[in-house]
Amino acid sequence: MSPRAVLIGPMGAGKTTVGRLLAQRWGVSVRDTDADIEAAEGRSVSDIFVDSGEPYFREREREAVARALAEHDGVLALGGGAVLDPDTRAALVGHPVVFLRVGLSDAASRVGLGTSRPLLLGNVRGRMKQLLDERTPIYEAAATVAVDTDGRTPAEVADAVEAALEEAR
Ligand SMILES: Nc1ncnc2c1ncn2[C@@H]1O[C@H](COP(=O)(O)OP(=O)(O)OP(=O)(O)O)[C@@H](O)[C@H]1O
Ligand SMILES: O=C(O)C1=C[C@@H](O)[C@@H](O)[C@H](O)C1
Ligand SMILES: [Mg+2]
Repeated sequence: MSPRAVLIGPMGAGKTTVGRLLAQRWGVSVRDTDADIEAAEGRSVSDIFVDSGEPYFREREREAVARALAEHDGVLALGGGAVLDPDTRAALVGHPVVFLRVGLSDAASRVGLGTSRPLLLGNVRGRMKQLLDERTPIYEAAATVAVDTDGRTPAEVADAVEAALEEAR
């Protein structure tokens, strides 16, 4: 069993939003590893980071991704940092992995100033820029196809994902 598409990319790329849209179009279900971890732990990602630390979250995330890849045949949205884990990157090989690209300006305005993203606390633009610089090469390397999202609506991004996957087949 393999997901129809695995969405990766930074916070604010639209993985959850575009994942829902694609799943609707394809008549499949969507699964989100952040939501899986929150359900299993009975607390928010933010609370897990604060109370148990990021390394604990990353371990739960590695397990959640492995389980979802094995069990889910719909659309799978990963947490923004999931591909930092080498085991996760190895597990993604052979799956249709879509990198949703986003620039600093659109990413920062999409995530806003909310406190639900622990890695951005205190300085959204500064932290986001650092994460984009560090992680963009990792997303590119892990992806089968990459789709630009800047200035596009979620529906336009979903169109572009469908076209890119079709072309890669
Ligand atoms: N293409 C887009 N254009 C404008 N707004 C968007 C777009 N995609 C997503 N958004 C909005 O940006 C916010 C973040 O989107 P979303 O939660 O889907 O991102 P994500 O990639 O899942 O982030 P995270 O890694 O934090 O879970 C949401 O409010 C969503 O409505
Ligand atoms: O980019 C990241 O490292 C994260 C993204 C979110 O999806 C959550 O998984 C968490 O806030 C960490
Ligand atoms: Mg999300």
